[in-house]
Amino acid sequence: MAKSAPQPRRFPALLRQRAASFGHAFRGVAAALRTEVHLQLHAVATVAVLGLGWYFGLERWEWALVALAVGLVWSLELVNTAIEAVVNLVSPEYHPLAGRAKDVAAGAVLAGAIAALVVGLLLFGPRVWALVAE
Ligand SMILES: Nc1ncnc2c1ncn2[C@@H]1O[C@H](COP(=O)(O)OP(=O)(O)OP(=O)(O)O)[C@@H](O)[C@H]1O
Repeated sequence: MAKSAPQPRRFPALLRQRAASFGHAFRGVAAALRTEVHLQLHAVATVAVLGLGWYFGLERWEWALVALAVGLVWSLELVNTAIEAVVNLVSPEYHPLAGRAKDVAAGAVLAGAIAALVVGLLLFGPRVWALVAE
């Protein structure tokens, strides 16, 4: 008997699947936020930067830079957390490669954080300086 051709999935099913994927992603962020002190510090820094941006009335392009900088640091910290979890899973004992993987992942976060710091200094430095010098 001839097999019937696979049916295209219906729109509601696709939508449900996408919603589930978003759910997994949010669950990942929430789990990382609960366990990672660095991410909690990023959350505090993010709120502070948003407050400063509102206080100084940043221009649209400046908000775009802030969004990119904040997104970069959060993304790298989340990837670092994922790499740490996988390394702990596959190499709970000491191994030079496990150590290197963690060090390099931490280095990626450091590089992103330095870039974000430069953006923050360029955007807020002169404004804060003007306030202090008044
Ligand atoms: N299995 C391992 N084998 C070899 N070295 C390791 C191993 N696990 C950790 N290390 C070394 O210890 C360092 C700290 O690892 P750890 O897992 O404590 O992460 P962390 O830097 O404390 O991260 P966080 O504070 O974000 O959880 C690593 O960067 C690495 O140099």
